[in-house]
Amino acid sequence: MKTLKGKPAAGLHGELVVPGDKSISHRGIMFGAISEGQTTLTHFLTSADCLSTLNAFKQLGVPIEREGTTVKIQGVGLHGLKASDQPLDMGNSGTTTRLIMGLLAGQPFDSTLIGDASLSKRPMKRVSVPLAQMGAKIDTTDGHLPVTVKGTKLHAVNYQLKVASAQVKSALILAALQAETPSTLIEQLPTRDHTERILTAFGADVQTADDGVTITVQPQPHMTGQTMTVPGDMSSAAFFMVAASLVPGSKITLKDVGLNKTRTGLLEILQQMGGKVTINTTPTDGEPIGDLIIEATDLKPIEIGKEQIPAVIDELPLVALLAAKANGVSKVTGAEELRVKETDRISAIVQEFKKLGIAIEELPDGFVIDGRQPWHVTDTALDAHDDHRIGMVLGVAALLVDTPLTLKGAESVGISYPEFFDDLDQLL
Ligand SMILES: O=C(O)C1=C[C@@H](OP(=O)(O)O)[C@@H](O)[C@H](O)C1
Ligand SMILES: C=C(OP(=O)(O)O)C(=O)O
Repeated sequence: MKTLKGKPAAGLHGELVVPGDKSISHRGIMFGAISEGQTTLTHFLTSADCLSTLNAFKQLGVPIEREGTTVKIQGVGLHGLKASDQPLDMGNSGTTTRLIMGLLAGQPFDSTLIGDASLSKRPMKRVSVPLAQMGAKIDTTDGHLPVTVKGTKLHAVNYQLKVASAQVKSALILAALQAETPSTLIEQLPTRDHTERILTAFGADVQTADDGVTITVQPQPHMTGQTMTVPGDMSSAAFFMVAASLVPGSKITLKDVGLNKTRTGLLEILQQMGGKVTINTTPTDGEPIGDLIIEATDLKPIEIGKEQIPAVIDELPLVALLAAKANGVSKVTGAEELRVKETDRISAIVQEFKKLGIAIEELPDGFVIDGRQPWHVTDTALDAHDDHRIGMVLGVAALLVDTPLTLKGAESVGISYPEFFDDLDQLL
């Protein structure tokens, strides 16, 4: 049980470099592994999820060395992976599981994937069903982990995605790389495009049409290892952006944050709510980055629907917190995907926010929050629901109340941001 820090006397102040992006760190390892030559990643995220990816690829015979946040991968090429005699442990990571399924489906050996209790409840048919259309032989356990992937020859596909999911899209792209002819994938809505960008940088031919949702993947590329600095994770920076916006008197600077348009939903929402944000972009060859200066201010309510969800999917618990302090009623809909994350994030937010006396109403696909109602704590024992993002949002919420609060499951922050509470302390 962790005791959370309460209201800071003078707000949040100072400068912070947040850890590397989780989505990009996973992909750096995976795409480095299936390229030829060395890939060097700097500012790699050393959280539990990314270490699940790193260890899985070591088990698949890829030489990988890590010193702090620098990782060197000796790529074995698309056809150089080796069978693991032990099951591959995906830990808590949905991204590792779903992307690796697409890759292993086309390899000439079989693999077994296992994961922790939370991951073992998450849906895997969204990947195994479309992969089956490419010839993949994947057995799930009632649609969940453990999963057995019987490696086989894959063929191209023309597939319209059923969910707006970058993980499903990326799994299909990795399978399509191993087919004999080009594949076409059509997304429901544009989702994070790190797979397309990074594979292209490594030498693959993955093109998105002007409509933003049609992706063509050319097969059998020879990819070459690269040197890549992982940008700061927008999804981690978001906790401090919201804390600094809400705690009176705050002004902070977040350095070198990833500003890929498919990830900046929270930044745009904060701006629409009247947030005080200055963005100083830095020119780069790869993923866009910049510094963010955030100051506290009063916020307006907001309505968010389906189209806006993919770019803010992991930050929606923080949108709820912004809404809980805005001067009106806010509504989020079209976010049913939140129910199949590390926990049911809609239900977890509603349960925990009610303990703080926040006026929140649960919807099947989102929530309605009246920020005008003053908070009054009715239960001081908060619960992270074994979900890193719920734990961190509650750590930020605690800065807005006078009553001392405790948090069960605070260690779950190690999944994406092990130093979260230390970094927060630095700004207090
Ligand atoms: O591709 C990725 O790196 C991710 C995609 C998203 O999941 P979905 O693809 O399930 O929406 C996101 O929630 C997850 O944290 C990371
Ligand atoms: C949902 C998340 O990750 P994953 O799907 O990789 O477990 C997350 O980081 O919020």
